[in-house]
This record gives sequence, structure tokens and C-alpha cells, in this order.
Amino acid sequence: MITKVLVTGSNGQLAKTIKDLFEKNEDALEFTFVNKKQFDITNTEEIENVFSKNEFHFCVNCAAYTNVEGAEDDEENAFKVNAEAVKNLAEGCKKHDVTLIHISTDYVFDGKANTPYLETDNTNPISVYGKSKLQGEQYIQQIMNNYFIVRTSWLYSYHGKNFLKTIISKAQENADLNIITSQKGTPTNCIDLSAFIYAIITTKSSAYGIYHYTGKGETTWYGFAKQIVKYFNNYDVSKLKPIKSFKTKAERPIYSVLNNSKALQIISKQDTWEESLDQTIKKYFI
Ligand SMILES: NC(=O)C1=CN([C@@H]2O[C@H](COP(=O)(O)OP(=O)(O)OC[C@H]3O[C@@H](n4cnc5c(N)ncnc54)[C@H](OP(=O)(O)O)[C@@H]3O)[C@@H](O)[C@H]2O)C=CC1
Ligand SMILES: Cc1cn([C@H]2C[C@H](O)[C@@H](COP(=O)(O)OP(=O)(O)O[C@H]3O[C@@H](C)C(=O)[C@@H](O)[C@H]3O)O2)c(=O)[nH]c1=O
Repeated sequence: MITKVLVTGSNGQLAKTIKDLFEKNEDALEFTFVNKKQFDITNTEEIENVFSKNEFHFCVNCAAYTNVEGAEDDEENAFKVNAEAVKNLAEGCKKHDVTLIHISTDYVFDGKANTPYLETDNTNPISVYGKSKLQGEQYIQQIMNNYFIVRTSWLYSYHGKNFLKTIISKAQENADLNIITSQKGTPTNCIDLSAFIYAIITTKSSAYGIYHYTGKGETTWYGFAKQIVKYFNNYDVSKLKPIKSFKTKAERPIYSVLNNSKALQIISKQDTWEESLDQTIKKYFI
């Protein structure tokens, strides 16, 4: 039997990575990728239309409002996409018996912990983006049973806009970089997260619920930047400076490392964040 998978937000970095890796596969999975123009998740009629006209077994929701700074002044739209639209998507999935794989974030936590967060730990977001993503998670849990909420952190890839690409372009310009040491978390390669999502689908797991999946280990944003610039020989590393704070509109958790033990029951492979970064920089950037 062919397993049919709808992937939303297909112009985003995660969806593009899933497409690169898995559009062609040998597991009888048929992917349909839809961007915001083709399938706006805030449009309830469109959701009903797509699910009633096509038979999907899974919906991987990569569509989101991800501008953490912008969300502070645009609460309405952040909640519209990350919460209300997710509610409608969950209702559509429930009605049409589609398993929802929804991506969420480490920013649902307040960062007051000092050991890696478990799926069962209390959430307490401190930014509008984090609050809107948590609300989306809560709607899914209230509405349906067949869901996987995958919380991840500090995503990067060859595609789109992300911290890795920002640092690489600065390194190539030999520009000054002042990066904070005051937040700890884990960079996650979209390739690894895509493999986890693929594993959820292909293992036909029915262990629904919340999962944490990130790279292995932890660092600071400064540590992440330091590791990136090592690959660029022409960069004068004395231009990269650790700083204690960086003025932003949104508050970020000072500690947001996620415990991955539960996810490792579905996928056994987990590279350290440094190994994973090494593969992507060598493959795409040098
Ligand atoms: N980036 C990160 O560091 C992290 C991301 N996450 C989560 O992972 C998921 C994927 O993130 P990522 O790939 O980085 O995000 P991107 O910002 O790269 O992609 C999100 C995509 O969603 C689309 N989108 C926005 N609004 C809608 C809408 N109403 N209907 C349909 N599509 C819409 C955007 O389209 P357009 O560009 O046209 O607006 C964009 O293409 C998100 O749920 C995010 O919250 C979790 C942790 C870390
Ligand atoms: C660009 C820059 C950022 N920073 C700091 C600001 C901030 O605290 C931290 C990260 O900045 P960014 O804006 O790149 O990252 P941010 O938007 O906070 O990234 C987050 O995105 C959302 C979508 C998530 O879900 C999170 O997991 C996380 O990846 O680095 C510096 O210290 N120096 C700099 O030059």
C-alpha cells in the first residue's frame, strides 16, 4: 500500500530538506509538498477541500510563523498561524483520519532548568513566538489522538535563512561577529530532523505524543559560531567575540537543551551537533 504524506510550508528550510532527501524513496511513500500559496493553513475551507479531495495518511506541518523578533510586534499573526491554523489543521486531520506530525520548539520552555528538558516537563514560554507555538501544541492535544508533536531547536540547513548561513556570510566578508554566551541549547541539522520524521512514518509507530529531537550535546550561540568559522581559513578569528548580552525584542530561554531519550526509541541514530555540522558545511559550503 502507498503511504500518502502531505507536507505543508514547502518553501521553508525543513520542508525543502525533506523534499531533497525523501521525495524519491523506496518505501512506497508518496509525498505532496504544498507552499503557502497552494495551501494556506489559516484557510479552513482550503484544509477541508484538500483533505476531502485527497486521501492522505500523514500531514507533516512545517508551516509556521518563525520570525521570533517579528512576533513580538505581530502577536495576532503569530497566533493566527502557530495556534489558530494549527487548531483547524488538527480538526481537519481528525475528521479525515490523517496522522499529524507537527513541529514545535524549545522556546516553549522558560530556560530555568539546568538539565535537559523532558517531554513531560512544565512549559512556560517567555516570547510571543514560544507562546503561540505552545498554544498550537495544546490545541492538537485537545482535539486529536493520532499526532506526533516534535519539539526541536536551533534548526539550520543549506536552505532558507538560519544562524549557520548568517555566520557563514559574515565569515566570508571577514566581518566582526559579537555573539552571546548566555544561552545554551543544541543546533539541529534539518537533515537529521527530516530523518526522524521519516522514521516516524516508515516505522508506522503508534506511540503518539510529544517528542524531543535535536542534535546531540549542547553549546552556546557563541560556541556554535566558533565551530562554524573554523572552516573558513580566511576568517580572522579574533573578529569573533563572545558577549554576555545582545539586545533583542524577544526574550529567549537561557537554557533549552532537550532530552532526546524518547525519540531515540524511534530512531537510533543521533550524531553530535559538531559531526552533523561538519557534514553540512563540507557538503554545501566549502
Ligand atoms: N528555524 C528554527 O530554528 C526552528 C524551527 N522550529 C519549527 O520547525 C518548523 C519548520 O521551521 P523552518 O523550516 O525553520 O521554518 P521556515 O521559516 O523556513 O519555513 C516556514 C514556512 O511556513 C510558511 N508559512 C507561513 N505561514 C503559512 C501559512 N499561513 N500557510 C502555509 N505556510 C505558511 C512560510 O512561508 P513564507 O516564507 O512564504 O511566509 C515558510 O515557507 C516550524 O514549525 C518552526 O516553528 C522549531 C525549532 C527551531
Ligand atoms: C545575529 C546575532 C544573534 N545573536 C544572538 C541573538 C539571539 O539571542 C541568538 C539567536 O539569534 P537568532 O535570531 O539567529 O535565532 P532565533 O530566531 O532566536 O532562533 C530560534 O528560532 C526559532 C524559530 C526557534 O524555534 C528556536 O529553536 C531558535 O532556533 O543569537 C548574537 O548574539 N549576535 C548576532 O550577531
